[in-house]
Amino acid sequence: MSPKTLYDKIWDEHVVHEAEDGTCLLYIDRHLVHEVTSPQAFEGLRMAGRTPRAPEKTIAVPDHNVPTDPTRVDGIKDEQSRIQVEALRANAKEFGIEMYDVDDNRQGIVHIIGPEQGWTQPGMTIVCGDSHTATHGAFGALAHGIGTSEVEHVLATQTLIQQKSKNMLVKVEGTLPPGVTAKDITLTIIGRTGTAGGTGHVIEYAGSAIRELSMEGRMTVCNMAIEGGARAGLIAPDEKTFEYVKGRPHAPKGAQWEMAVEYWKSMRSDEGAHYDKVVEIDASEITPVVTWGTSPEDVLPIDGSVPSPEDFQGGKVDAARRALEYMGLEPGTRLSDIEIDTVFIGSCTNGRIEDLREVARIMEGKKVKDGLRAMIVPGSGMVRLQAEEEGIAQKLQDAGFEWRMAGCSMCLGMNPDQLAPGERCASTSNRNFEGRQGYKGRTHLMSPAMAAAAAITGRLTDVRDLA
Ligand SMILES: CC(C)[C@H](C(=O)O)[C@@H](O)C(=O)O
Ligand code: SF4
Repeated sequence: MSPKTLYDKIWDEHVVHEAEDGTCLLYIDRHLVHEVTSPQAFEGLRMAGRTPRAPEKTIAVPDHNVPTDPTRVDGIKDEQSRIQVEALRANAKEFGIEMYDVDDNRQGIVHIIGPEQGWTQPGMTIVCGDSHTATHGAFGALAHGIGTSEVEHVLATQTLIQQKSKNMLVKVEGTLPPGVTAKDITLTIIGRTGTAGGTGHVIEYAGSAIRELSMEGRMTVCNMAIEGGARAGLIAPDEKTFEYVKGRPHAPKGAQWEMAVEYWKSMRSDEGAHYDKVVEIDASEITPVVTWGTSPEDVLPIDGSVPSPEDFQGGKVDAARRALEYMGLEPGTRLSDIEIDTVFIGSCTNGRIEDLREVARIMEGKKVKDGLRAMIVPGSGMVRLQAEEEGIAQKLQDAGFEWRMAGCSMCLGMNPDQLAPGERCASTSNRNFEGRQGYKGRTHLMSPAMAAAAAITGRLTDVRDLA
């Protein structure tokens, strides 16, 4: 038998039927639904007189539109949000799907709650009507976003019609320098490969720097596989993965646990497996980075300067010109001289407990600069609780941060947390598109440590320069 990649193995384990042209019907182990991409899917199901094939394999959670204002538990005041959350609630009830509602501590960003509840496990196929489903790939699962009609298909049949992608390997070997985090790895990869570098591929992240990352760091890396153009990103499971899953509410128990771990151990690429594309990165050369433009590939080390359109070639020249205009930046300006108005710490990229601990560590004995708006939005109610128990929440509030309820929040302008036109934000999220965080808002992507450093100085700042 020829050697297989991890992706090949998960794929082969899930093929229910293969058509002559290679199109496959794939079994889906886990399905997550949120309020934005599920209403039409449920409506389609209803119209067709169908019911979910396996409702126990789906979890529903509102995250995108929910306000993060602590008073929301008394009833959502924002009309639009209320309608969408109520629709999800009604659909979950009608079709027998478990839902983590806004007054439930398990509520949070869909890609944060899956791993947190042990719902996400190695070797599984996991889908959600949301592009950042790739996050779950950190557990060695094949996880990707699907469209609304596919959400309906999965609800009705627990399968998905799929064409297989190609295999891509991104290998990050070596030791990360101090102050460099998982976010810097993933942004650096996209800076190198571009937003189309992974098109048509599933990326497997490997190498000693990836293995060294915590599970949360691995989730940050896989989360942005999608910004690198890939269908999904994944990392082979190891002891760290098993340890993370163990004991969580949906994790296998007793004898089932032993059997599961045995199986999970086989979920790794074979020696000599073929990759259609290979990218190698030396971890020791990665530095803290920020984005300067309106595409996640517009990445530069923080000690650099705003580029000039002439530094680029082809279509990117005009794109860069437009990005600089939108971002209100002059070529040659030092990145560390760029002043910001807002700091957003949260999202499915960096809204987990380790991210908050890191921010708290950097803020030790420091304050958010006067006049800045700085908010921390835990990725889930569980993260929020944990941070409160550890005393981090209080410390962060004392340092000047707003402490919010869980949700997507300012990662995208679909809820009341938005930038005002022209405002500039140091953000730990994953997309810096025009208007992403609010109409005419300007986004600089970076790690939680770098966002904390920016909160202290009021400008983009190299976290390594802080005393
Ligand atoms: C709203 C949703 C469909 C969207 C996605 O698929 O990614 C959102 O989560 C995002 O991050 O832009
Ligand atoms: S936190 Fe942002 S990227 Fe993640 S699912 Fe929500 S909107 Fe999408």
